Amino acid sequence: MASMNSRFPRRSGKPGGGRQLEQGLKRMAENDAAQKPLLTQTTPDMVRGLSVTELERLAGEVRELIIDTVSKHGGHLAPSLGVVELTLALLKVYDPHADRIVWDVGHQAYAYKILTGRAERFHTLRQLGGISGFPRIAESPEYDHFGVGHSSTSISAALGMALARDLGGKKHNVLSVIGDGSMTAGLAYEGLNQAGGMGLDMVVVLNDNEMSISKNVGALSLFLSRKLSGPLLTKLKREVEGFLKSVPRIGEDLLKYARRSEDSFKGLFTPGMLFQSFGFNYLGPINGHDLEELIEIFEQVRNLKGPILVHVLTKKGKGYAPAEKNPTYFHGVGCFEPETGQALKYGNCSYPSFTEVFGQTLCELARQDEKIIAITAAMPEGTGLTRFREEFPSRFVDVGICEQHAVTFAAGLASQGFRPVVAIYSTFLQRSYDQIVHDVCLQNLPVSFFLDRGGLVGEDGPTHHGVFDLSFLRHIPNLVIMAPKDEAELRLMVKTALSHNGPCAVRYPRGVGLGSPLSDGLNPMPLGQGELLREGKDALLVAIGNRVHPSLAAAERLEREDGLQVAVFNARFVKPLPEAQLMELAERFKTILLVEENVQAGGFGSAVLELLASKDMLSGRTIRQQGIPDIFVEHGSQSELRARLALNEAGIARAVREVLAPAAKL
Ligand SMILES: Cc1ncc(C[n+]2csc(CCOP(=O)(O)OP(=O)(O)O)c2C)c(N)n1
Ligand SMILES: CC(=O)[C@@H](O)[C@H](O)COP(=O)(O)O
Ligand SMILES: [Mg+2]
Repeated sequence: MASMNSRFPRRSGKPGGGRQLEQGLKRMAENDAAQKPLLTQTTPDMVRGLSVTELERLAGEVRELIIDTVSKHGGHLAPSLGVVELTLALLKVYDPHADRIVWDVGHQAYAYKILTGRAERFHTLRQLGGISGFPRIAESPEYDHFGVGHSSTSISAALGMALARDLGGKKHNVLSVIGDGSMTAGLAYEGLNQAGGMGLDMVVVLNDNEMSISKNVGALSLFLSRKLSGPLLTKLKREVEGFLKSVPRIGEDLLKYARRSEDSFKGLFTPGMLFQSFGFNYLGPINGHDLEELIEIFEQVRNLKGPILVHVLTKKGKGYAPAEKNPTYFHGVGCFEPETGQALKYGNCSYPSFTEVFGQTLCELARQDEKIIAITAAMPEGTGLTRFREEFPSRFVDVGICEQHAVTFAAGLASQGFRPVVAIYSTFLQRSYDQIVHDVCLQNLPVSFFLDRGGLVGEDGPTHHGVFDLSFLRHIPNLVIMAPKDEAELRLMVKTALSHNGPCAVRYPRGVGLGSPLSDGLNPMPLGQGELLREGKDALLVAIGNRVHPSLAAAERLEREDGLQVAVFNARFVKPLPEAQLMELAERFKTILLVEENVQAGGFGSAVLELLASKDMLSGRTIRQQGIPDIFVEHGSQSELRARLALNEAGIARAVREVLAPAAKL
């Protein structure tokens, strides 16, 4: 430990020595306090009372807690590490109890959670019954002012809050904190446009780390600060110079003049220009890791009127070397060794994921058909398209977080004879409903949708479970809908979708496959044909997608434990339904369970019930839907959630027993 003397400031004979001494004593007092961790009290009031030096120390402690927790349970590490100083500065200047801070996506809000009274529970992050990975009003009505998970909602929500404030005669501040990736979505501009037009007092904090999950895309990303001195500006300059030179006689003079005014030329092309044209006052770019600068700017901003955009530059993964080095991997990460960042693998499962099998199969098909174009909305890694991107760069398009645009863009390609593939998470496709109806299906265009993360996704929770897709797609005319029971069937469905001359959707779950052997050849499946996997006489399980194998396991368990003979049918198609097969089976069984990992309302089971009702085959039978009831399912591991919802082997077996029990008593 340093000696007391060494902690005193040097006395100087110059004027100002007294001030230096004062500062030195202050620093010393802070150093004494430095022995005690600051994170023991975690209210925003405490943060407001800290000096910049203490806040810097607190930033370190918050980072440690985030890294430690995420390393054990997984989560959004790099986004959260990048905004620790920004969060501290906001909490230092604003009062999150009275003021409204709306986080976009919310995957970066871990520091905010920790510093708004949730440090003690932070170790339960994303676990069943624990705190959510995203802001949620129900979790903290005091500090989480808006629930999030999907991107680009924060400006619109903040604008609504600003109007509510004014109508209610209140005075608090309203802020949206939005990333550069989230600024690629049209919704963000709808909000900006309205906000600039209305002119209400609100602040948009643009957290610019040049990254979406992967490198950010699109013209806007070029516009943001760091790129301006780079390729875009150079290109613009070259073009303008070329033009000036070509002007006869006075061209050279004009060029000299333009060179002299280079600074103002550069000033024309700033991000400020863009946001100012939306009616915002622009401040920035600001170093998002310099607490002093951040606090100073936000203190000024707090006193300004009208819509203001503060442009903050941050580093994704800041403060943790492995995440700084590989922010894409550490965007949303599983368990890892905190010392090295090495992924921790549990069990010996080395089966490829559904995502990988999809990506690999698509590449195989794309080698034979150059009309195949792969489209992702900012998720090349998550949807398994990285290999495709490498192999077919000119046929791969990342449109940014623009799910609606992705679908209409695909429709345009399809209308010109291409075979676009839209690979997208089920939950994010919710945004594209009208485009699927109006642009794709109404025109019967051959767009293939590959819906990854169909069903329960686990720890991301209700914003991310893909449990509505079968319901919001099933009623759209012309659309073929399939769900594979395993990865081998997925391969065939990829081929089927790309062989069908119309719109198709294939939905499959998050996670590893079952190890089912993958065929070498690829043949399309006949549409509307399922398969009877197991015969029986006591009951029939009709299952779709990833609930087929658990249904089979349940049937085997029922035979083992209860001596029951339960048949299992894999429907494969939600649309067209395997009608003839279903009718034939329904004739033979009085007890039928319809099993799916989708909401019961309007889903696969509903479709079978509609079919049976239309054929007057409901009476005299007991038919139950085994799916997700009318609730939003919380976060937790997939296996915990399936157990709770009776969608695993044990739950399905129990459901069969419950249906059969009254009959057995008669
Ligand atoms: C509508 C929607 N599409 C896709 C996603 C998946 N997603 C979550 S965060 C993210 C990147 C966001 O980038 P940015 O806003 O810059 O935040 P950063 O992670 O860089 O902090 C994406 C694509 C989402 N949450 N919502
Ligand atoms: C915040 C967000 O929307 C994504 O980062 C999402 O959490 C990724 O989910 P996966 O982990 O299933 O790819
Ligand atoms: Mg970003």
